[in-house]
Amino acid sequence: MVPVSGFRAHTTHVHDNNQDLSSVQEVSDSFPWRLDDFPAGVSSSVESIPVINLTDPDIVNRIGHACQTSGVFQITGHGVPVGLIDRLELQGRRFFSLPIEQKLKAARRPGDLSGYGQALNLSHFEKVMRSEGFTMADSPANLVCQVWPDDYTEFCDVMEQYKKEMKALASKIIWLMLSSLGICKEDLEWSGPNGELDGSAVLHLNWYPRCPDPNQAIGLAPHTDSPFITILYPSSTPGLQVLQDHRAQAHWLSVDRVPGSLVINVGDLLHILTNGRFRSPLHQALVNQDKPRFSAAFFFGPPKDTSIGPLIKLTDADKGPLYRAVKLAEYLGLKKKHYRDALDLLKLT
Ligand SMILES: C=C1C[C@]23C[C@@]1(O)CC[C@H]2[C@@]12CCC[C@@](C)(C(=O)O1)[C@H]2[C@@H]3C(=O)O
Ligand SMILES: O=C(O)CCC(=O)C(=O)O
Ligand SMILES: [Fe+2]
Repeated sequence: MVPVSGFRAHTTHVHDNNQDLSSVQEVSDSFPWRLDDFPAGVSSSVESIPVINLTDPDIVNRIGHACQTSGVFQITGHGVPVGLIDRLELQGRRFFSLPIEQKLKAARRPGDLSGYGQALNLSHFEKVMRSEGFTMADSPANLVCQVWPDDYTEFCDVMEQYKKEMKALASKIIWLMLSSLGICKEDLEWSGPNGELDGSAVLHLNWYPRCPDPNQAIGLAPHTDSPFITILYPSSTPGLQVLQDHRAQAHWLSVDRVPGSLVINVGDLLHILTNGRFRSPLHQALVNQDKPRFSAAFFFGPPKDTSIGPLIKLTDADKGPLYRAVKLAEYLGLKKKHYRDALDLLKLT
């Protein structure tokens, strides 16, 4: 794994989980992130994240290649209505633009997955990152009715509809990915008779307040995502970078978004399922000087009681299973505690 200096997985450091980041006018020494660990972000026509149209006749090979090289690609032709994505962004912005006292009415409670606050694992670091998040594992109704007692149904309807679209898209993409490795429905004993993947689905909205000195701050620190795949709506404001290390020199590559596209990321559990064939890429989100940024990440993983280990078909005498099996909740716990070392802890020697 490529070392990222400046990142220390602390045992536990509790900081004010809900400070009002939008009111911070200057970057103080609370934000000493070093952004010089790798050459600065590159964004060129020579090297870019692949853009794959879901109607491409060569879709399986193209997706398979992207998963085995960088672990990230953008999709077009996905069929998610533009109007629904616009409503998602509108409702997200509506929520994050509220005063902090209002947002805290939907605060994540200790031990809960859902609610408003900082990204969960990031409380491991000594320093605060410049982002806020709203996680929804179930219907957000109980949380947002505290925020807008008379006016929360549109928010909930949009989130539920978007999640429904995302679940269908995630199943489709996972099957395209797996079929590139010759995996079929019979190989996944936990899929339904028609290959339905009734997995865990979490919608997580991100908000990156504008930052007077973006070079000294980070929105979301470098991380891999844990579940099978993430479908990210990055919005039209730039910020997402992916670490490219398949060439000799590792560097951050900015994702230049193609209008209408969604970004797909391989997560750690899919890396385990495919016995290391698919890569779960390290990525980060930068902040902007002049405007806040919104993004929405849909995380799709296995059903909560299913243990995920390398598929038998992908192990052989030469390459036995690289990891032990793990359930999503256990893995999220390991990630929370050990952050970037979580995957290594499951390695079989
Ligand atoms: C399903 C999930 C993945 C996630 C933890 C969560 O329960 C909901 C938030 C997700 C997120 C988003 C920001 C980065 C990340 C590492 C974090 O701290 O919270 C991911 C988690 C993950 O993929 O492990
Ligand atoms: O905001 C982004 O572009 C990235 C978000 C992300 O990586 C996440 O939510 O896990
Ligand atoms: Fe992520």
